[in-house]
Amino acid sequence: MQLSGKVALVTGAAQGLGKGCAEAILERGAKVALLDTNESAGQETAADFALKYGADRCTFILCDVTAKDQLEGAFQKVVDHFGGLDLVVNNAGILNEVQWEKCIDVNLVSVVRGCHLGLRYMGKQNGGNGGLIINMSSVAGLYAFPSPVYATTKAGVVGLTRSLGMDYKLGRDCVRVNALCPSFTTTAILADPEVPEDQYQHMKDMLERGGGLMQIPDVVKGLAKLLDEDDKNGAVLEVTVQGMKYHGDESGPWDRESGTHQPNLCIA
Ligand SMILES: NC(=O)c1ccc[n+]([C@@H]2O[C@H](COP(=O)([O-])OP(=O)(O)OC[C@H]3O[C@@H](n4cnc5c(N)ncnc54)[C@H](O)[C@@H]3O)[C@@H](O)[C@H]2O)c1
Ligand SMILES: CCCCC[C@H](O)/C=C/C=C\C=C\C=C\[C@@H](O)[C@@H](O)CCCC(=O)O
Repeated sequence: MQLSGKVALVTGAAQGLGKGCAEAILERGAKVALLDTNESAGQETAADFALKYGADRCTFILCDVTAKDQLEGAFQKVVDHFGGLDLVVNNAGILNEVQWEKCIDVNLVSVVRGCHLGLRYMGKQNGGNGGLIINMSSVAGLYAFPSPVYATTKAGVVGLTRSLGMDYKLGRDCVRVNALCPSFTTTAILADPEVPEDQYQHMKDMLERGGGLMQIPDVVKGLAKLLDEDDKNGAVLEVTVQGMKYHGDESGPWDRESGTHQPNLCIA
């Protein structure tokens, strides 16, 4: 996707992977709205970006993605402020197996809502110009992971992405929907996960066996790949210290015999 002059909305963008993704999008010439509940970090990041990329290209919007009205209001503000919307990165997430309903709300329910809003504002059938949605899942959504509710939310995001990325939907909306699945990356989420001790110990072990931590720029390379590969729709990209690979290209039973898929009818 060519991003010069386009408009992006990134949730959970005050810090961590969301901030890294937002900066990569700015570097490619787009304007970016940063949504987050962390007002001080969000304002600081926006001020930083304004200095580097221009005050007219970045704005912070205080938004709890789990509050339906706030998320809807934030999408409307972005369109009012920048005059359109072309790219949504549904990134905000937490790991909390104690307050597990909250984990589902932030990581899955809000991503469903973010996708619906993205389609509402970018979908051609609604008067939009088409666009791209990138959902932040995790390797925990692809393989067994010691925190089951977190893993469920991330697997849910994979299923959501694949299904919204079906060709017949693209034909109508011209909005591609893809997911990024990183492994352990150095951000604040690792510092203090609200998980029982056995889960924590098991994660430490997995981290060691998996080859260690990635850094934010490693994951941003995955975002860049999804931005560059305009033919990808419903794609799920695993990003680990071992490299990147797409997941789940196998045909379902309905396509297995012919080995064919319906061609995309329209590329945004
Ligand atoms: N760091 C990793 O190892 C890793 C690996 C795979 C996937 N992820 C996913 O990447 C995403 C970003 O996480 P991160 O690692 O950058 O962690 P992080 O804690 O640094 O960043 C998460 C951001 O989301 C914001 N946020 C949390 N709840 C919110 C809400 N209700 N509304 C709006 N904003 C909210 C936080 O304030 C924070 O700025 C998450 O979805 C996470 O699950 C992280
Ligand atoms: C195999 C799947 C990895 C997916 C990562 C997942 O999306 C996010 C996980 C969030 C929190 C995990 C916390 C893990 C903590 C411990 O492993 C701890 O040892 C991390 C240490 C970090 C460090 O700086 O050394």
